[in-house]
Amino acid sequence: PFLQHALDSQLESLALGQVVPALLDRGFFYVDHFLGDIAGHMVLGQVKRMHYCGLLNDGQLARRSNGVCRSIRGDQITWVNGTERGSEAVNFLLTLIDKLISLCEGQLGKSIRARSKAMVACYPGNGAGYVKHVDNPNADGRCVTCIYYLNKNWNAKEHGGLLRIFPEGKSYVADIEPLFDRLLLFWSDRRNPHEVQPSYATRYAITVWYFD
Ligand SMILES: O=C(O)CNC(=O)c1n[nH]c2ccccc2c1=O
Ligand SMILES: [Fe+2]
Repeated sequence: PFLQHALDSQLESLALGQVVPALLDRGFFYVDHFLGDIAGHMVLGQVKRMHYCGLLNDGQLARRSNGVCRSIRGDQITWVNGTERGSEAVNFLLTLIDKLISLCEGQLGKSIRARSKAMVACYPGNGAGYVKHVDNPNADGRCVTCIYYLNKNWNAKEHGGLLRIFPEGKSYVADIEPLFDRLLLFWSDRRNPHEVQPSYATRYAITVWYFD
């Protein structure tokens, strides 16, 4: 109970002290060392096993940016709810993110009542990325996107794969490296168009969407 209490109060100060102010002011927020090394590596191990077992089905067809229509496979994804065997660490991650969001909820000026399953995504490192888009352009109910990154020793100069957010109405863009044990949250609607730049190393992420 003591540890649980300490963990809860740490999450609470993260939620109220950092997540809420950033979401209300800039519309996005990220924190490093969210789970810590041990739990983070357990999640990475389970995601790698899903990949090696062929669970990440072939991603969408993407065209090269130079317009040549030689199609390359983009992100490879699978959906987990965390109760599957071999996704216990993913489930632990999801329970922490759920707690973090529920601690923010009252201050975000909206009720958050549900969450999607977790989308485990892998960009295979063949130069594929994800074109600029809005996750929820047409009010499908998704209000917050949460992405947990799993990439050790990621170096954007060499591996690309930056997440670039173009916050609506702002004069700057936000380049976010998909670093191991980094948790990113942002409003899913038109306030945050974003893209995944071409990735030249295997790039893992777990995404959940919260519904209002
Ligand atoms: O990985 C990132 O940093 C950002 N990733 C995205 O924005 C993103 N957004 N929407 C998707 C829908 C289906 C499959 C993959 C995706 C996807 O990676
Ligand atoms: Fe997206």
